[in-house]
Amino acid sequence: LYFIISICFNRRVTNGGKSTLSQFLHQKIHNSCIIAQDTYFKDDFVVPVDSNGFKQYDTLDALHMEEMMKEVCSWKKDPHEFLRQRGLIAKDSSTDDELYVLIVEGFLIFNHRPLNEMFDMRYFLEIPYDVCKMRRSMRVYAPPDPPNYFDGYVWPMYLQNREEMERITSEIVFLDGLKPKDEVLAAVYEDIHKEIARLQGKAAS
Ligand SMILES: Nc1ncnc2c1ncn2[C@@H]1O[C@H](COP(=O)(O)OP(=O)(O)OP(=O)(O)O)[C@@H](O)[C@H]1O
Ligand SMILES: NC(=O)c1ccc[n+]([C@@H]2O[C@H](CO)[C@@H](O)[C@H]2O)c1
Repeated sequence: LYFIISICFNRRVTNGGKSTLSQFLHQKIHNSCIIAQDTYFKDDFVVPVDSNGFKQYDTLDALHMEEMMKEVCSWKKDPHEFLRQRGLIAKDSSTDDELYVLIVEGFLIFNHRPLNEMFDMRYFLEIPYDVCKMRRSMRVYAPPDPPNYFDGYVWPMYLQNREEMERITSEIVFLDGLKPKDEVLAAVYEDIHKEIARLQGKAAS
């Protein structure tokens, strides 16, 4: 018998701590794996430029969402096989009464309806404008952000995408990305651990 919970982390703007949190949970949770939205960006030459000359990277159109959906569906269909193919599970491990956890992380995962509908728990890491701008300025993307990209494109898109997300999604737990890392990680882990125990209790009865 399999019980499946998908957990996703979304922080619209970069550097809120999604990857940090996802890696931590993956290490702590048995039979878990991560699917990260950032690995589905389209090639730069197909991403269009807007009227201000900015590459439109912060929209679902810049991502291969069908491929990402395929991966999530393939995990859902047979999580044991999914983990086995990626070398994340011992060959002879039992498949009975196992609980598999998929961690989906990304900056636009709640805006894609079919994906959003698959999630059992939703977390959204928030950081304010100035902290986000500062953390983003220390990162180098491929291609790197051109001058004024954050104020002229990334932040306005964040506000727009966030508004859309709140229109289509409820049951999101908002997390304060300014809190000390250990505090955020521990709180989310405790929450998920409780849900896992509840599901395993159900399986036993
Ligand atoms: N709670 C926190 N407090 C302070 N710094 C943090 C916190 N969480 C993460 N960081 C730091 O912020 C930076 C970005 O974190 P991380 O890569 O996890 O963000 P992200 O949301 O996955 O960003 P991106 O989507 O751009 O990859 C890292 O240097 C990380 O160590
Ligand atoms: N190909 C990439 O990974 C890429 C290229 C250009 C910009 N980005 C930025 O990544 C963030 C999401 O993590 C978005 O804000 C993109 O602008 C990513």
